[in-house]
Amino acid sequence: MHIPENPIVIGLTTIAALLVATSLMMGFFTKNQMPVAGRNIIVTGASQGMGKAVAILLASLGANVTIVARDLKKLAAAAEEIQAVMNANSSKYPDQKLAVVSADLSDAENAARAVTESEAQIGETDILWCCAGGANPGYFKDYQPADLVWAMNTNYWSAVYIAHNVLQRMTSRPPPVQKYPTDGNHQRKIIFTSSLIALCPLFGYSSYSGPKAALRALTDTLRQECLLYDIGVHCCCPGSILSPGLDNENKTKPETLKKIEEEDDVPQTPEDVAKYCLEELQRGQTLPVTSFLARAARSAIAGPTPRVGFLFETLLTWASTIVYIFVRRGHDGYVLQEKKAKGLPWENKDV
Ligand SMILES: NC(=O)C1=CN([C@@H]2O[C@H](COP(=O)(O)OP(=O)(O)OC[C@H]3O[C@@H](n4cnc5c(N)ncnc54)[C@H](OP(=O)(O)O)[C@@H]3O)[C@@H](O)[C@H]2O)C=CC1
Ligand SMILES: CCCCCCCCCCCCCCCC(=O)[C@@H](N)CO
Repeated sequence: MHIPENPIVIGLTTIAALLVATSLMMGFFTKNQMPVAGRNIIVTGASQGMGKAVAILLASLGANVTIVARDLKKLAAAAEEIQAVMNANSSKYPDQKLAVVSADLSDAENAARAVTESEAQIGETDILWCCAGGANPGYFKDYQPADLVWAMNTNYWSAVYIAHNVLQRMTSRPPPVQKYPTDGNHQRKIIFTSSLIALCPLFGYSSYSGPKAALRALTDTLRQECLLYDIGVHCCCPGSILSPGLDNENKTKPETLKKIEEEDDVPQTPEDVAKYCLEELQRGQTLPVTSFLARAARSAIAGPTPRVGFLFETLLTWASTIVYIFVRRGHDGYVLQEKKAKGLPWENKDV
């Protein structure tokens, strides 16, 4: 047998062999890791934006869905849309159930009540997908303490209290009987929604990057703990979503943050975000993202978080670490432009 000695040939052969090996290993993950037909799913923050799009997508795929938010009027409007999707499905998925629960999830008792009401109407929970959240961008020094508490309540506690309650219930009983037992891995799941901001914390999001990064850290801890119970824990990290929440936060967003986002982030529709997140979850990804840029940001900070497609992810980690030197300089550049335009605050009485 002829053994090539040319280092380029050896190098290329090695890379080709590694690629073949990873694609073979990827075969282990081709099974759908999150089938939803016939399963009971609670979606929080589902009266608008991403949460509503997630609820509609899950309904279109045959899930029983409970939508949770505070405002009853917005919930009723969303429920009408979701019910229409279920009605259109009725020949394929008969008996699909929809429940509507109004609760302020930043309160632990309300969060527990929401789960009780959901289970009374659609049955024992298979999947909890937390989408409730929101940002109030601004300058750290200008916030009132109540603004910081609001951000923590809206993003962290609104997800953690209900996840805690659902996990207590899930661990006290076996998984519900599955209606379509052969369509994939029916592991029960808790899914948080963080943000690309947790992977790349930026200027202007000081009230928000903390709670969102906390959800991501909690995911790593809980994922490991929940190996004990065969319950999956995941945390979606989308970039900007064209939602009512984004319109609202843009009213107070510092101009410099707008410039950074305009340069580095392409906003996506709630429907696309829901679809890409579900695809990543179905591949078994722990930190689903919705764009290549976000994938690069994820690879740069992944640490021990499991990643599907380890070879490509590792190469991307190396590349991102280097690219970040320039990306960060670009972002810092916008902030320094603001400094130049405004001057230092103690030298400028207008600021
Ligand atoms: N928009 C964006 O650019 C991005 C958003 N994200 C995250 O994605 C998720 C969805 O965002 P988006 O689509 O903009 O959402 P929106 O801000 O448009 O909607 C938020 C939803 O959460 C509900 N909600 C808020 N607070 C509570 C609460 N205390 N208890 C119960 N429900 C609550 C709201 O209903 P109600 O007010 O009636 O309670 C509403 O249904 C959020 O977690 C957000 O942080 C991540 C990346 C980018
Ligand atoms: C090599 C890697 C490069 C990575 C660059 C990353 C650039 C980051 C752009 C951040 C955009 C912010 C999106 C989320 C905003 C959000 O969560 C709020 N709007 C919530 O409502």
